[in-house]
Amino acid sequence: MSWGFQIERPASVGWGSAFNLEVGGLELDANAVNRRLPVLGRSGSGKSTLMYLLTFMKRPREGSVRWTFPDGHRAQWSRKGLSGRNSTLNLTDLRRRYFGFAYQRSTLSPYLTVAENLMYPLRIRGEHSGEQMREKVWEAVNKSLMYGQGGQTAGGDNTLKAFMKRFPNELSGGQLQRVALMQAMIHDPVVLFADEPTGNLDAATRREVMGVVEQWLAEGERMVIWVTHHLSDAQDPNVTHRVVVSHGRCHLQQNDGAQLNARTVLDG
Ligand SMILES: Nc1ncnc2c1ncn2[C@@H]1O[C@H](COP(=O)(O)OP(=O)(O)OP(=O)(O)O)[C@@H](O)[C@H]1O
Repeated sequence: MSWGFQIERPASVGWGSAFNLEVGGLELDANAVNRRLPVLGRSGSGKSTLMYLLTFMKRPREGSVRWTFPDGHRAQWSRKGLSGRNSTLNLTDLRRRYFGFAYQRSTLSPYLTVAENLMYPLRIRGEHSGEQMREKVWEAVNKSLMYGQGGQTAGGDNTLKAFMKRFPNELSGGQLQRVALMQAMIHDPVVLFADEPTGNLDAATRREVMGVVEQWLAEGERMVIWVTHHLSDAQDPNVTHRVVVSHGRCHLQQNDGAQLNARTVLDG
């Protein structure tokens, strides 16, 4: 494996007696899946639970998850938490540098402007001067708004500055999702995790939002793992594989270009 994650058998993750998901045998080489992995499954099948496991937020009941990154660093996560012996990174490094998160309930604070929300992950890292942070935020807003807008900022704004001063409740659904993704990517993680990043958006806006991710993927050795209920995400020509969570198990399936049918795909 060049880089990616591995879960050996047997392994499982769950919520008390209420839910159990078998994850053993799920293995993924980032380059072999073209660095894009959609996760599909019916509501309540365990997609978010799988994401919590892969991001080391929720410990497995048994077994372990091992990440290897393109720079050679690695990290292993099991029932006891992070294995110091098998990890060259600590949890803070992983969460602040290697992983980026854009979750279903937006990670944007309603009390901060667009610019302040984007600045936040950079402040936490504490590695950039005020000037560098402002530059990165400016660049991020530029990218997230200009994509697909034919050079015009979205929503009729005539300046980026005005947009940066808006609060999340003053954004359209598509703008909100783009800013949330930019926030998750601004510190340049290796793996971006997104839970329904294009939730209730129409097809054109969905393409624009995912365009922000595509731009980011093109810039280096990165990977995106995202939960989606859009079968079209799994049929994208750039997507070679998908994970389907069903009946308490995870199935890695290949995208052979065939038209997908919700019943056969989601029910495994
Ligand atoms: N904090 C929790 N405590 C107890 N059970 C939970 C908790 N979170 C999720 N579950 C249960 O675990 C199962 C899987 O939930 P999960 O959120 O992973 O599903 P999902 O596929 O992401 O669903 P959706 O598409 O509706 O977001 C569900 O039965 C859910 O009720």
